[in-house]
Amino acid sequence: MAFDKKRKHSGEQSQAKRSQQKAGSKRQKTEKRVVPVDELPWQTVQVPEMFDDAEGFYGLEEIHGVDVVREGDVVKFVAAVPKGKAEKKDDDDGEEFEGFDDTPEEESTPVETKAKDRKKEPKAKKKEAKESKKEAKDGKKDAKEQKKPTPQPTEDPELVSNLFTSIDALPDVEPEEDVDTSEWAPLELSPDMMAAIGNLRFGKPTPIQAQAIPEIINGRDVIGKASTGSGKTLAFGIPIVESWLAKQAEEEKDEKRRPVAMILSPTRELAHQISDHLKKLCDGLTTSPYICSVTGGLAIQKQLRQLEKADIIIGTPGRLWEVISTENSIMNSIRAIDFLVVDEADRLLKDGQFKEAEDIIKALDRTQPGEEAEEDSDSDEEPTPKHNRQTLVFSATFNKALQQKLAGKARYNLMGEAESLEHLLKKLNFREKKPKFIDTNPVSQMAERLKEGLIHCGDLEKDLYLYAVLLLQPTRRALVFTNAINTVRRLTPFLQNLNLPAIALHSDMEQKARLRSLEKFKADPPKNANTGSSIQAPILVATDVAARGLDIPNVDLVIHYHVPRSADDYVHRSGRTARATQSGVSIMLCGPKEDIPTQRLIAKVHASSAAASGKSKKDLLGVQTIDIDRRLVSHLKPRVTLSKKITETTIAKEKGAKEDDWLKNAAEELGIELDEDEFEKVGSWKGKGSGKKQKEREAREVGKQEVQKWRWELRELLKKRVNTGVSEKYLNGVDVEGLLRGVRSEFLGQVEGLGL
Ligand SMILES: Nc1ncnc2c1ncn2[C@@H]1O[C@H](COP(=O)(O)OP(=O)(O)OP(=O)(O)O)[C@@H](O)[C@H]1O
Repeated sequence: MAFDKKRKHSGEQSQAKRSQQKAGSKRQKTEKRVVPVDELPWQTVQVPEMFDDAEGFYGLEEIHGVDVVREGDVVKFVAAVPKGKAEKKDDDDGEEFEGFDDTPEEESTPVETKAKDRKKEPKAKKKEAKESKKEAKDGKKDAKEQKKPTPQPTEDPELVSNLFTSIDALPDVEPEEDVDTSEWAPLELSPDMMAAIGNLRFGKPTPIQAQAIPEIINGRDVIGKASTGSGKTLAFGIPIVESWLAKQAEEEKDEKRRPVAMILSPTRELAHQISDHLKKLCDGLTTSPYICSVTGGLAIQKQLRQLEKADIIIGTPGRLWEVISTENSIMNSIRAIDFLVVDEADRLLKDGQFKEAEDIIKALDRTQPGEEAEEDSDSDEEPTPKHNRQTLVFSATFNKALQQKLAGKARYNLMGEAESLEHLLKKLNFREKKPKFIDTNPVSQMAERLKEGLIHCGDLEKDLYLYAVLLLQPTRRALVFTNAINTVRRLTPFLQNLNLPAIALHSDMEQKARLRSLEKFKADPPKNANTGSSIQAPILVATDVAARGLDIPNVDLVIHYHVPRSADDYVHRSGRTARATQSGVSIMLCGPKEDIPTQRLIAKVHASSAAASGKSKKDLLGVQTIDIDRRLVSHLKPRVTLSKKITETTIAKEKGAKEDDWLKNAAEELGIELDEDEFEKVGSWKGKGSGKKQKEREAREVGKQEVQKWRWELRELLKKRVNTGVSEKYLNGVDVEGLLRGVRSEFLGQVEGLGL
């Protein structure tokens, strides 16, 4: 049996993996031997920063090419080791294991072996890295030690080759050519920053970066609007890190450490992502700031310790307020920040979260004993902000009236409106009376390489059309948005029953489960062993908790199962695809009742592009109606009907079991004994009323055997290929772009129901 597993560990990026890449193509004769488990060269799997804190989950290591041999109750690991080395015995005779290889022996060529003490070196380094990480985790290490470690001397390639001969399994890694960053030159960034940007391989700044970075470096308060996926994070991230670098150069060595920036994010996932993004940028610096994220769902004590040494703080307002308001010393050091960033500001300003954001800002600006208040008590005017920080506000969407006002085109007074400029300036306490407004997409809010489509279907046909679109696009990583948590709970097993790898994400899930879902969705899909192509890309079924800011690589398709509640939600949801230089497709499933809100929504999103091109709003540029052949869709109906029945029955049974438990517990607490008949009566009383309740009750009464029969029938159906009928093509061969090319140009075509 081949052994290919992952285990927990607490180490840094594996020395082993890097060593493997450096070892080139040197090969060695090997033989298979039993190897103690701790001496196998485990390789660290890089997990994102967001897992750092997850209760005892420190990381993963993996190993390949090891056989597991079971002898009675004893399990042994057999790996290929260099020939001629004595086998390490169970009682440890002192002989060191020197490596393993999964390359066929006949391909191996001899290589010189090196002295034993040198062979131990990588292991020692790995241990050192683990210890250092652990200390950092405990918060015991001085923050300065969090900076980049001094580069270690490079490993002896021959030694590495001995230890990790499995390099033969890897393709030779060509050193990447340096990327030309000359287009960044006008921004006049420091050489260190230019190196970091080169390390990210970003050849040129995006428009929002090109415009916002110089303004921020020049000390301006900035309100930045740019389409989704256009690099807004680095538009504020680069100047912040630049400012930290400049401070490092000036600061006295023993000066007390204090944070330079605080970044507020509306969701936990986005906060972790911003933190990861900035850390990646700082990977290319010779010395890095300590970046810490403070979000709910993770231990407060630990976050307090991290805050003490933080240079850049990123957090959700609720948790940030909870943590900083309890600790005076932290609050005092945060008061001196140079930058306050509000990411996805329109959402933060609208949501209930603004209460905490406001508390934070008020606390930042509170006059300290000994400080003089600057305002003139006789004056009716707003007090001049006392602070010296810059305020940076970014989003892809801002209230239309606010945009007009910011652009100096407002035709009416906005005073009093919640989204007005006055309101924004007041709440965020900008330093400047008129912050610099940068709008890189005044015409279209949508990403440049995004194609938008619309599928009309009956209200009860959405599951069928969703399945059809996903089947037509097996290799596209898809994100399905719904307006309700219950729909996520239903659609996920519905798709899984149809053999599609659906993953759920909603705000009612525990934080750890939310992070796990995102990681699963980001993972590479399995490949077909024969063709090497991906079998079926993962599908994330989510509420709007995933709509803002998330930068998940290679999302090709966004499906709006429910029409979004607002035009802004549509923009942000659709913006999870076609990010940076990539292209993507966004498709809305629209039932008859949603026709009017959909028309309004599209008119709102595309009004400015229609106006700019001289066409009427009715032309609704950009969104095309997709006609999926109804005969094709009807071939899928039996599968969908079965999967729906299975899913709904299972959910109803689970729900029923919970309600029964609740009823029994309530009766027990009241001291009432319910016999089976009474219990049934109460149970059936619960079921009366709405048609939905009645259906649920019927579903609960379906026998286990019946459900098993449906499952069997569905399995049989899924084994068969589905013929598209008209074109005689099989489903796998069709793509949405093709569908979009062949669509009718008019908006909102009529489609008759299939009677599902
Ligand atoms: N100059 C650049 N060149 C190429 N890619 C870039 C550049 N700057 C950023 N990116 C990449 O673009 C992607 C989107 O960036 P980011 O998440 O900052 O977008 P955003 O504008 O904040 O999007 P949203 O509005 O959805 O939050 C990221 O993967 C990022 O690494």
